[in-house]
Amino acid sequence: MNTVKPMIQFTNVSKSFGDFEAIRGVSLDIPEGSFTTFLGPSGCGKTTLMRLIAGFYEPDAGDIYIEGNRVNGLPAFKRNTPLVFQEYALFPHMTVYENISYGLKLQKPSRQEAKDKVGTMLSMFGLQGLQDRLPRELSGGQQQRVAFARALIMGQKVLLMDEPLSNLDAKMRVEVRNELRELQQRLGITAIFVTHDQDEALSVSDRIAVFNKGRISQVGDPWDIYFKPESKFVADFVGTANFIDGEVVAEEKDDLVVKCGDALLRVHRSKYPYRAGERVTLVIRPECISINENPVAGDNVWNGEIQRSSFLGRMIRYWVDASPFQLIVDDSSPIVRGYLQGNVCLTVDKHKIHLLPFEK
Ligand SMILES: Nc1ncnc2c1ncn2[C@@H]1O[C@H](COP(=O)(O)OP(=O)(O)OP(=O)(O)O)[C@@H](O)[C@H]1O
Repeated sequence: MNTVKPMIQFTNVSKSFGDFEAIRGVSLDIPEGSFTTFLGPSGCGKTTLMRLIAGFYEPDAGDIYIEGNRVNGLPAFKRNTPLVFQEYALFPHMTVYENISYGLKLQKPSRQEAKDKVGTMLSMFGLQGLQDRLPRELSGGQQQRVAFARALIMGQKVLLMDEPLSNLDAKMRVEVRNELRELQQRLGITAIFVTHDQDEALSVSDRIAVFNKGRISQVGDPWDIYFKPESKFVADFVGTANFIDGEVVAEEKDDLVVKCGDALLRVHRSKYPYRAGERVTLVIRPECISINENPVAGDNVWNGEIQRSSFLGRMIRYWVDASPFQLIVDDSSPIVRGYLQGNVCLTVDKHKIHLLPFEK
């Protein structure tokens, strides 16, 4: 991915509203043809950065490039970066056909050219037969598809989407996001997507930029963001994580031995730079801990007592008191064992523990 030339580049971009710095010195390359997601909690600057690309805001400092051209000061309508919102923003009094063809007006195509182009968009988005309907006669998913078709009819290479699926129900949301991903890959467009839904971000993106308070905490592919977070913030925001503080007490050939409270845990060394005497934080995803009814022998074993549990269909989540640690554990095969109760034995494979430098 690094060898692909950037479609959009930010170099040291900042943007304030009054005294409040919403974007703080952000530098980021967005590769051509990629699906990049801006993920982060509410108010961290995702929409602001998106609007800076679209030209709705101007940066106070830094530069923005689209296809290698500096676009600071270039009005929004000259940027060719359509933005789709969660409110579909369709013209309510216009039919699907009129809504989709609206963007073509500037090109002044012949009636037949317009018909052909709209026809292509209708079939691309599965909207055949709906061209004469008004937006209010469509479902939410269909309205959102019309908004995408309208955004892309001019053959744009970039599509900006600000929480475009938020108004859809859970099933439709998954359906539309999968369609969107398939289409983005087929057309080779550069898509930028804003969401605070981690599952959505992990499932559709080539790259995720995790935002925190106007800065980007980490950029990476979904796998690394989930399994190799570079900070507690990222580990905690993307999914659920158990954090255990400890100190490296031995460096062995394959493993580091970490003392956490009374327990000694073995962590595969991987590429971790940590040395004996250093404090570290272990990050363990709930699904990486196995929960057993009977005692288990070996490394990385804790005894604990289940405090509470929650059935989530595909798994049972347990909160386990493994004093001095409180651990969250997911059992992904509830149908086999049903609910567990009382005392349990927890084990974690040394390859499934991620290490971070200790943060106060
Ligand atoms: N036009 C504006 N005037 C003043 N403050 C603004 C303006 N736009 C955004 N902000 C502030 O800048 C910060 C970042 O806002 P932004 O909309 O970019 O966040 P976000 O990450 O997209 O949040 P959300 O997920 O809730 O949409 C917020 O604190 C917001 O209140």
